[in-house]
Amino acid sequence: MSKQTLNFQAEVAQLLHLVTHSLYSNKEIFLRELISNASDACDKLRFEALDQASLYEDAPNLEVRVAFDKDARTLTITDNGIGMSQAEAVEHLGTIAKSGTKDFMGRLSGDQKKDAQLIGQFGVGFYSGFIVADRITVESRRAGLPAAEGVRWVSAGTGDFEVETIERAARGTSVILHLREDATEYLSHWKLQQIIGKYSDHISLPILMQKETWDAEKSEYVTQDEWEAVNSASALWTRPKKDISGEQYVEFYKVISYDQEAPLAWSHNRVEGSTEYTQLLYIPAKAPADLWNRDRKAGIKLYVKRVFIMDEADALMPAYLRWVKGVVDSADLPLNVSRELLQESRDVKAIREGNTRRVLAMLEDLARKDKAPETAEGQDGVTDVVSEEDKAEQAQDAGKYTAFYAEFGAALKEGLGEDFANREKLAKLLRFASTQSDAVSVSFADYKARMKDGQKAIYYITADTLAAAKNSPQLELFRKKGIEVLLMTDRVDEWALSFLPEFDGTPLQSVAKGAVDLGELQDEDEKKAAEQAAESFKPVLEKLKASLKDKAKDVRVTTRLVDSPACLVVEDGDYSTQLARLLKSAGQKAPEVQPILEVNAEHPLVKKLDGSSHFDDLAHILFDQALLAEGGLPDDPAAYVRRVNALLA
Ligand SMILES: Nc1ncnc2c1ncn2[C@@H]1O[C@H](COP(=O)(O)OP(=O)(O)OP(=O)(O)O)[C@@H](O)[C@H]1O
Repeated sequence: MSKQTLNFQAEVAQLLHLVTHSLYSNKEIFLRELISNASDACDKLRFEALDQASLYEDAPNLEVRVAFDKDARTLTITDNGIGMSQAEAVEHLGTIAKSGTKDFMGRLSGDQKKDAQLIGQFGVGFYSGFIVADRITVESRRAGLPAAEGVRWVSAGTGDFEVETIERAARGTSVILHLREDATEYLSHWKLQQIIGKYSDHISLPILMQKETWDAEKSEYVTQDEWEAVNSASALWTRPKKDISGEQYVEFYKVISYDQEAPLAWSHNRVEGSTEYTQLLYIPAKAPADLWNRDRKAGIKLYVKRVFIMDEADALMPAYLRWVKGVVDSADLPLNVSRELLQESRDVKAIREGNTRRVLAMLEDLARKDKAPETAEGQDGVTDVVSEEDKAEQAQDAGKYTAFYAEFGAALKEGLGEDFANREKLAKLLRFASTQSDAVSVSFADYKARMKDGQKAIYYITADTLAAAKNSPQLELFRKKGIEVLLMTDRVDEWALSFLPEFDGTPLQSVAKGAVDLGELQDEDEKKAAEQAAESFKPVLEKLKASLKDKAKDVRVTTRLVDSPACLVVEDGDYSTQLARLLKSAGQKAPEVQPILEVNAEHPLVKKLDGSSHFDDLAHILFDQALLAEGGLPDDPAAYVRRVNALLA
């Protein structure tokens, strides 16, 4: 191919402009990005060579070389990975093919600071070279192609680039940065080594630089011909824990997750036994924007004996833990394992279970340390023997579980329906608001410890908002009796709780389902009075049933109300009216559930019913108001307004 000039795809030009302008304050990341590309290219070669060993040609040792030339003002990153053909260079370096990057372009706000953060999350890759270079030359030859089919790609990072055929003996790619005037600092061995140590130490290939020695005569450092590795050149997860600093763990997390914030916790283990693997799992501090997309791929990278196999290995983590990030390196899986094969493998099942156990153990640990350690001695004058070290560790982790739960708690609940084997563990990790705490901090165990003598169930209510839950008429009797009720406002709550009939031997009971039976908590006189009221109220009930026959499955007298005239409940086992609403608004089919209207025979409005000339209107108003009180809307709002107005007039 003779020299050709081609235009960048419009989006590339836009991205380039952004990269060079927004990322200026953190210039040095360009080196991380280019070394990461070089390392990916080597991973790709290793992978393709599994079937075609000849691709290694005469250079089986994969490596990255970083060199600079002060006089020419160039910095060159060379790898002997897969390389690019001419067509690939045009495509990969001239267009943005990745849908993720396109998605990101759509989210740009124009606010430089915010956009810079976004870019950080997505990784800008190759184009970050233009932060420090006013011209980039890429020379490459794809593994397996003849030396005569090399390619040179040159661009100044504006509207276009040039490509031409070159002769290139070495397989792989050289990215040559022609540094800008203000990027002279990168023409220094010390500086480059420092950046590589910071961002790229975990890269599993050797990153080589030419040695420098002090020349006393010249009184300056001189570059030697000999190359030496400037990174540890072993994948982070393959090193012993004691050799890895907290900072290195955090840095590695940022690389694999594109998250700029440090993770909340991590766990690094070598698992031995019938299935052998290494796991390094991280709990992020913030939920990604697409957490609710259940098709979102898991954040686990799979390696087999240190060879990279695939990103997003979703078979290695259950869907409710799709937000966990990390690496699994298996010693047993075949190197040519495909996604389909993964789904069926017994080893993979063992790894998935091992990963799940590990994540839940991390969460249990965070939950245990969530409250800051108490310094005062206990009520009985006895102090726990806690070492200062333990206390310090606990203090460091205080509040992390609360922070975690605010981000990921709702996703965790999906596990109740999905992961039968860990249901009990999951139930212990759940937290709710309650009639005693607006903060989402009450565990089932906390609740049980506060249960009244004679209380037989853990009571809860589901609603759209905390305010709706707190003010729900169904709670009135519980309030009066001082019985705590858990307030659940996550969309998944009702669905998830349907998989949890009890906690630690105590049944869970929705206060909006079934009849209230407070058992021993209700005194006998009250019960008797209610029965009598129901008896004398019977004729009115019959009339109410007739009026509301199209709306209510049944009408009955209740003891659960104190201040309100009526409320709606459903039968045990039926979908609540709230869940039915949710499903409907999500466009899903919900079974038509007719609620039961419960009325408070002591309420003046209800007493007024008997003998009223507006009986039918009052009956419908009672029903519609009960629906409104729990956040629903009357089927026919106009009819409701007409009825109320008729009574007001
Ligand atoms: N050193 C290299 N060797 C071979 N191909 C490369 C090299 N550098 C870049 N490429 C090709 O160019 C493409 C674009 O690179 P770029 O860094 O912009 O994005 P990416 O690596 O796909 O994504 P990201 O860097 O965001 O993870 C790569 O996907 C790869 O195909």
